[in-house]
Amino acid sequence: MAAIELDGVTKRFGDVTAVDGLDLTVAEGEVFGFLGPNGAGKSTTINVLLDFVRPTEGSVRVLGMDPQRESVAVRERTGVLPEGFSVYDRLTGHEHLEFAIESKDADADPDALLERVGLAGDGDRKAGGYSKGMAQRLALGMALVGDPDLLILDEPSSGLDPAGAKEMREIVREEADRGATVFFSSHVLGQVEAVCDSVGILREGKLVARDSIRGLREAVGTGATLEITAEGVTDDQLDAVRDLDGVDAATTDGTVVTVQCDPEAKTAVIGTLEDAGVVVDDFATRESSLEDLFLAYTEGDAPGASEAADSEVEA
Ligand SMILES: Nc1ncnc2c1ncn2[C@@H]1O[C@H](COP(=O)(O)OP(=O)(O)OP(=O)(O)O)[C@@H](O)[C@H]1O
Repeated sequence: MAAIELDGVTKRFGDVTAVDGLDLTVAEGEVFGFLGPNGAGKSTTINVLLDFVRPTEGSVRVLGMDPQRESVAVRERTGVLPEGFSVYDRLTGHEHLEFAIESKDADADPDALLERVGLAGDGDRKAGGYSKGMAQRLALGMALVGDPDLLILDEPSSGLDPAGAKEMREIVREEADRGATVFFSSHVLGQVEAVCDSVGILREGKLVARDSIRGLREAVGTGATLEITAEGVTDDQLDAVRDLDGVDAATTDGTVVTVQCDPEAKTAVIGTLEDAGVVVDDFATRESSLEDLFLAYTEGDAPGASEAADSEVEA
């Protein structure tokens, strides 16, 4: 059984299509990174999984259940760290956990959870005085209550310092080792890279890539990023570059043109720009990172993106 199954899910808010025909399956026990830029539809998808919003079209199954008809059962078996979690100022960290334990009717020890998320010495303080990172740790502790089968973490590392982000990743791995499925949403690829088995990249409500980290790495391994210093390159000139064989994406910020391409295509890229009248001041090549690939899928024009998504989703 899949832990999460979305089939043709669309969510519209008036004229805005937040999620657009999304097909996505996350296997039981998978640590899945759900990536996409701001406004891509990640939080809306999560809200659909938890029945906080109802899809306009499509069907959803979570842990084999229909969240619309069995929302209580789904939420009992799911631990959620919501985006922008805010604490109850006048309750202590300990009381937050007691509250979470009671609402889930779970048998858990608040002190052990505080210890686990690095708040052992701060449990008796009012959470209103917590720093952003401490509040985020508390939210993670609350999500862990009752050993959920599914953990949904929306931007879990927001507000955490590097040590906190590392501890959070360790906890995610421990949860996965226990058999939990983890659905980890972020717009920062580096955060998911260290912890996720696989990722899906959402862009404008659509899944543009679904692959293992290794698969993405291999895709990146064959490519390079070319950075060309050239002022005022137009859309037409960029389109001419995008049409070249071996070019995955081409973008510009007005002064630097960034092109993801096969190493062999580099000369053609520069030649095409120069033929179109562009004055190339300088250029440099660097190995593509996963971050570049993410940008290619989310901002650029990566033609392989939708093909990759289709083949993985169907597999
Ligand atoms: N309740 C709502 N009413 C109207 N529009 C909404 C609502 N919720 C989300 N949207 C719109 O849907 C789109 C997707 O938003 P969503 O919050 O799902 O994106 P996201 O990927 O989680 O972004 P971020 O990384 O910024 O949190 C955006 O255009 C947003 O403005």
